[in-house]
Amino acid sequence: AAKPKLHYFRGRGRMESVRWLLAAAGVEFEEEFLETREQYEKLQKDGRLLFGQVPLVEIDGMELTQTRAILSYLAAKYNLYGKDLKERVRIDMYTDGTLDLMMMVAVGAFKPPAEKEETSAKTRYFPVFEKILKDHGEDFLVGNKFSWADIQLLEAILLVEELDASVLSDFPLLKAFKTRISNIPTIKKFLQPGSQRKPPPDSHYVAVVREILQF
Ligand SMILES: CCCCC[C@H]1O[C@@H](O)C[C@@H]1SC[C@H](NC(=O)CC[C@H](N)C(=O)O)C(=O)NCC(=O)O
Repeated sequence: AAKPKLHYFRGRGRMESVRWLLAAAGVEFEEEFLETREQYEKLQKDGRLLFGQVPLVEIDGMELTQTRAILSYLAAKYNLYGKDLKERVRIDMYTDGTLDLMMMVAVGAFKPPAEKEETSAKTRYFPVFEKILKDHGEDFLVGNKFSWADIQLLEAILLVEELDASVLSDFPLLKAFKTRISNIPTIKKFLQPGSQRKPPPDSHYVAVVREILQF
């Protein structure tokens, strides 16, 4: 079968969680990088962007947009979505939380340095996941099986640590979780240099996105 094809800027943004999920599932994927306004306008003109927006993922003969819809489809497809409805809704709750946190941090690259985004990680999000790990008492967040929720929490931890390396100092269970999940072979490989993981946003990335989206 054809490899999934991801259409987005050459950066993290909203597509990075899709790259993480595919990599963790051991699925190879191709990328088409939007570098110019013309490329973006062509996707729009060709009617490939439902709401005129990227991320766009070509998979299984479909053209998917809307990040959460894409992630949800991939989690179900690669059996990373729990064993039943009750586990799936917990995974949805947890991943909505980590996605909110990551979007806050990511948009920070496009705003003047105002309130420290990592504060909400320390005060709102990470205490919740520390408690989940404590109460659940398993290696993984949901059931006792690796899921989309684990992948995305690790992505969020590493993202916030780029802003504040000591952010886990008050969260021993999250520290152990980070080590455990980082050592899963497919994730370990994705964390090595040369993988399709994208670097933190820099001024060039911000300038290209602004140029393409004209904002
Ligand atoms: C997360 C921040 C990283 C970089 C900036 C991105 O965040 C957004 O502010 C812009 C980009 S992402 C690009 C942006 N895409 C979205 O906002 C998608 C939102 C959608 N709900 C999703 O989840 O996929 C875009 O195509 N905009 C064109 C325009 O709406 O006409």
